[in-house]
Amino acid sequence: MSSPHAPLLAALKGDRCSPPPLWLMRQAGRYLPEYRKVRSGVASFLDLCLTPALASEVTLQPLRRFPLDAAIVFSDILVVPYALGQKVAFVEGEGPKLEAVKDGAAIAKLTGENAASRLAPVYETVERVVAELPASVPLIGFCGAPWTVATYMVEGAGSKDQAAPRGLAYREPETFQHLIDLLVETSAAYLIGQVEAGCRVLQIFDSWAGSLPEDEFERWCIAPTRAIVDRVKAKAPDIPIIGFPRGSGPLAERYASKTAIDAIGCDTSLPVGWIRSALQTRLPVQGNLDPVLLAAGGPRFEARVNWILETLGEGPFIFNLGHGILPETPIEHVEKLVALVKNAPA
Ligand SMILES: Cc1c2[nH]c(c1CCC(=O)O)Cc1[nH]c(c(CCC(=O)O)c1C)Cc1[nH]c(c(CCC(=O)O)c1C)Cc1[nH]c(c(C)c1CCC(=O)O)C2
Repeated sequence: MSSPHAPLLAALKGDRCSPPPLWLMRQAGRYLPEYRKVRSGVASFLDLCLTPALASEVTLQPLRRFPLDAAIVFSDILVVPYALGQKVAFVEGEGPKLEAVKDGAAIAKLTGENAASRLAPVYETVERVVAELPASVPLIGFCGAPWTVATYMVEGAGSKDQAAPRGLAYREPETFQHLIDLLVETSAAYLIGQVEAGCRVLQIFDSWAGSLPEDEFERWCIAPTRAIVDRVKAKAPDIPIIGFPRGSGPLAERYASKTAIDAIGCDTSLPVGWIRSALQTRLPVQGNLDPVLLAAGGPRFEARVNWILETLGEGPFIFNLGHGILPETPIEHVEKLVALVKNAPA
């Protein structure tokens, strides 16, 4: 169902678009006063994700302010552990807290049998959003990559170095494999569900891909991502999938060639010249403005936006941040970014 008038879909097919399509990771959220208003009316962040009337409203909020080229479903990567029966809570000022699964016994208690019904509200959100969006603005569905989701499940929270999941993977690879396999199956079904509800693009967030050495990266990032891509492509061959292996450095090249993703999200640490020569020559690229620089604004911000546009604008390119937008980002800086990208010289 691709529309020739949707710049994001054109770029994902490999077209050079001038100006390039633009959307922002975490574009719905706390930097918007209208988001904070909706958020203050619900008891928990998970309730917000699982209440379609509210989740669809906050998905659309950034689109009402800025002429972005995509919407992204308002949800979280941790709805999947919730769907598997793990206790998940978001504590104000502290981030996610989960009842950690530290061993094989705890992992064996997880089950996908209620996943479809627990995730059904997200599909309803998708239906509601798609009904409101013009054909030029595709809705992006997403999930966390198994490795990244497993880090939160095993650690029970966010962590600096992912030591608990890495340790479990080294000591008990078969136990850890069991968790990853469950996440592959559930996440693939979840992505397919989002496509069936109306999403036209998918993104797989592997936020902690950078904490693994190369052999572990092959096993816990590349292989499970490839397994998800294969499952989704078997059902929805025309839906482009963006992979985002944050922090993977030069391993991003191997990720791009082995996972069968259609486009790669590039984090802030990747040099733009390298993105162009090593990645953009083989697939469309997305990124990679530093979200801290967007929050800071000023001449260095503008110079960097232009540098990215000049370096990557010649090939298939989607302008985005290198990681999620920060809550302290002034709205005027986002407006400035939109103006710079939309008025980029052809
Ligand atoms: C690792 C990860 C998570 N969630 C996500 C990732 C991968 C991308 C990344 O690395 O940032 C992805 C995510 N989380 C959220 C979205 C919504 C769609 C969007 O606008 O991009 C998406 C795509 C909403 C959210 N997810 C969360 C919020 C803030 C909660 C609130 O409003 O109280 C939002 C808007 C909470 C969350 N959720 C997560 C953490 C670590 C936190 C706490 C930190 C924080 O507060 O920013 C897990």
